[in-house]
Amino acid sequence: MIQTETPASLIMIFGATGDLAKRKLYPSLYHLYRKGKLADHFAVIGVARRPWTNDVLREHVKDSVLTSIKDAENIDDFISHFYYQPHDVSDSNSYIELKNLADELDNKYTLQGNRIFYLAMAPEFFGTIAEHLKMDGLTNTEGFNRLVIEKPFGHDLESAIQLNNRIRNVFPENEIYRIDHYLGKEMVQNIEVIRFANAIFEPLWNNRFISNIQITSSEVLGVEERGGYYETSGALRDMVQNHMLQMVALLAMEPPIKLTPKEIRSEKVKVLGALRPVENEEVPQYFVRGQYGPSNLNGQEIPGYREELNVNPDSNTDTYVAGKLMIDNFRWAGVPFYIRTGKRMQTKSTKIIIQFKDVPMNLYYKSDNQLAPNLLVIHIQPEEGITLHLNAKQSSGHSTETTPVKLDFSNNDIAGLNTPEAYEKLLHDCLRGDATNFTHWDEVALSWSFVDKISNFWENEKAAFPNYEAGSMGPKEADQLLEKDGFFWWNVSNLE
Ligand SMILES: NC(=O)C1=CN([C@@H]2O[C@H](COP(=O)(O)OP(=O)(O)OC[C@H]3O[C@@H](n4cnc5c(N)ncnc54)[C@H](OP(=O)(O)O)[C@@H]3O)[C@@H](O)[C@H]2O)C=CC1
Ligand SMILES: O=C1O[C@H](COP(=O)(O)O)[C@@H](O)[C@H](O)[C@H]1O
Repeated sequence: MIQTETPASLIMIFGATGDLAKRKLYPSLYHLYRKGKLADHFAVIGVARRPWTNDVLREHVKDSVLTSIKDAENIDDFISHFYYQPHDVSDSNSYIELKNLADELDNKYTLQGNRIFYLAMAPEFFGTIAEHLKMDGLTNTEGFNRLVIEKPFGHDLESAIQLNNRIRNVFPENEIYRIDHYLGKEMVQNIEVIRFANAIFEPLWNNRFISNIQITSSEVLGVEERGGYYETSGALRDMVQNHMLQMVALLAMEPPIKLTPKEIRSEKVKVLGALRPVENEEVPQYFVRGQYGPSNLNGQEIPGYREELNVNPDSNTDTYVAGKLMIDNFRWAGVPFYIRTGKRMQTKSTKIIIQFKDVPMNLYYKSDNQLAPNLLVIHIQPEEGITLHLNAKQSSGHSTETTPVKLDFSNNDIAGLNTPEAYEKLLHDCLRGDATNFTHWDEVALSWSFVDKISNFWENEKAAFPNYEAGSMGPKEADQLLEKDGFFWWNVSNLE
């Protein structure tokens, strides 16, 4: 049952000394604490190998919070709820010590046996930890036991099934919270509201009125210190299998009969099941991959992907993917969904552009006055908002002269780079037992089976990498993907 008030709980973070915990989880927990959204009764146990003490963890948490929030009120009270337990994930004794500490904190803070196990560690440990939690009695409490799992959830469908089977032996599906932090972003959550709470959009939201949909998620940063992980992943597994397909599902799904996790997920699953599979030699018609090469940007030398730390100098890994997705159902037949994502691109931007079909007959057309298509732009990040591009009469011109105009809504008070807030929302949802914005196993499985066909084809072909310069918008083949359908990528840098 979804609770409106946050219940008392013990949160165990496996990987408490790691990057994700420091950059995202601690600031998010602090935000919840400051907004009064963490119950008075809460405790956090940080778990990792290094021999830290409670005090070392508390200072680490304080630093992490103060990095992003300068006026962190009551920070000392907040960190006093944190405890540290050195741990070896494959050793039962470690779990017994952890259980003793958990039971002690349960009594001290009256936590009613409610436990959240957040696995912020390398995915090869997920199965082992879940099994030990059960075997060594940590889940044996009166309250709820929820498992939060970070990405990647498997490397392909087969490994995802194996991982899922191991986890499902211990936790029922409704207690598994698979994180996709894009689902915690304000404007991603807004997709449903824009669609289903506005009478003007839903009647047009189909293949009769929409010509194509474009989703761009571009990053300026390269792989930084994550070369080791990224070499096994690439952009297709890192971004497309999860975040990009989740946005496609939200844009394309039918209205759910109720706004419950079950009904929403069931509609998303139908979209993922209707994605036209891209088989072997069809892959180049539908997908383009890229890898950034070095460049000189404003006098600064930017290394190519193959020069990054822990990257094979002959790497075949994609740092960019563009694709054309077709959804074979009544609503979307014939409407391409174009997606693109990449590292070391020109701009950090996630935008969704819904391009409407032209009016049936253009009364206002003149050779020097071409009508612009109507666009609905959903700005996910860094700006947050919606813009509707229309045509209006040019002021002081003739009644046949048109000019593009924009209706804007900007949500900019809700933070700039919004990943901490995304984690904040998702942690809060998990505490309240609301799994709507987490991915169900059926979605994960369908996404992998779509993506596996593409990655299998690519793995057997040596790519002509590098094929785009750091700081550009990707390889030229990605432009051709749209040009052959008579479209072009809208420029996300100057599209307001
Ligand atoms: N960082 C990010 O921005 C993102 C990360 N993720 C995912 O989050 C997870 C964690 O990533 P990240 O924080 O970057 O990784 P890090 O490498 O920074 O941290 C890994 C953590 O695991 C601990 N650890 C490693 N081996 C063991 C072990 N045998 N027993 C106990 N603890 C161990 C490490 O602690 P110690 O060394 O002290 O043992 C450390 O706390 C991964 O699944 C990643 O894919 C997902 C999205 C974004
Ligand atoms: O999951 C991931 O997402 C980030 C991009 O997230 P954003 O919120 O900044 O858009 C990406 O950099 C990372 O490689 C990937 O693992």
